[in-house]
Amino acid sequence: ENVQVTDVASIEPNKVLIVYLSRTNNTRAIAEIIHRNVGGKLVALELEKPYPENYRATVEQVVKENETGFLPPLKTKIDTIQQYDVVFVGFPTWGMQLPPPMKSFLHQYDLKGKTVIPFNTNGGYGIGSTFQTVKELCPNSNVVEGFTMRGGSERDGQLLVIEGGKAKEAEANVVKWLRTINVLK
Ligand SMILES: Cc1cc2nc3c(=O)[nH]c(=O)nc-3n(C[C@H](O)[C@H](O)[C@H](O)COP(=O)(O)O)c2cc1C
Repeated sequence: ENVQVTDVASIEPNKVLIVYLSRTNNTRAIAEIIHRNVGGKLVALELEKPYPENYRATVEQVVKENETGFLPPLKTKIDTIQQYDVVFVGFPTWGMQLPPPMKSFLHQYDLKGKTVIPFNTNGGYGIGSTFQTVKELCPNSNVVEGFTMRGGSERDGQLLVIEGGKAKEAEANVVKWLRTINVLK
């Protein structure tokens, strides 16, 4: 199984898209590190109808959406997905699954023939089924080995934690990973 980008020399920044979902900015911090090191277009996924501010209410809504397979409509539009060869997709773990908005994105856009590179932050319980679901929703893409690290834990009042020294440490780990998967030399 191919878990690398095929040809590091062929990655042009204008062919790279970095799409991420982030509620408390941890996944955004990783997206920005990737963007600084690789370039490309950085896009935050936004919903037509944002989730509640309340954490508990959001958890409950997500449980229901996962049960029914509801795909929340996206406000974010990517007008020319065809121009990208490499698509980074970033998301937190929600209910040990891929968050519904990222399911919406992967259903809505055909990433056939592209390299898809997942990255994740979580509250300490890991990636759950998120990376597997990315693979399932991108059956005709080269889905590369993803990056994950612990982010915040909104449940426990920990919002953005990937800042300061922790952001420096994260950057070192992200760069190491980007070399492993052949995105950086
Ligand atoms: C609705 C919801 C569900 C969550 N479910 C999980 C979970 O199942 N496992 C886990 O480790 N963290 C869970 N978390 C914590 C987030 O994954 C973690 O805080 C992450 O770093 C948030 O990323 P963000 O700052 O980019 O939003 C959940 C957070 C929210 C808001």
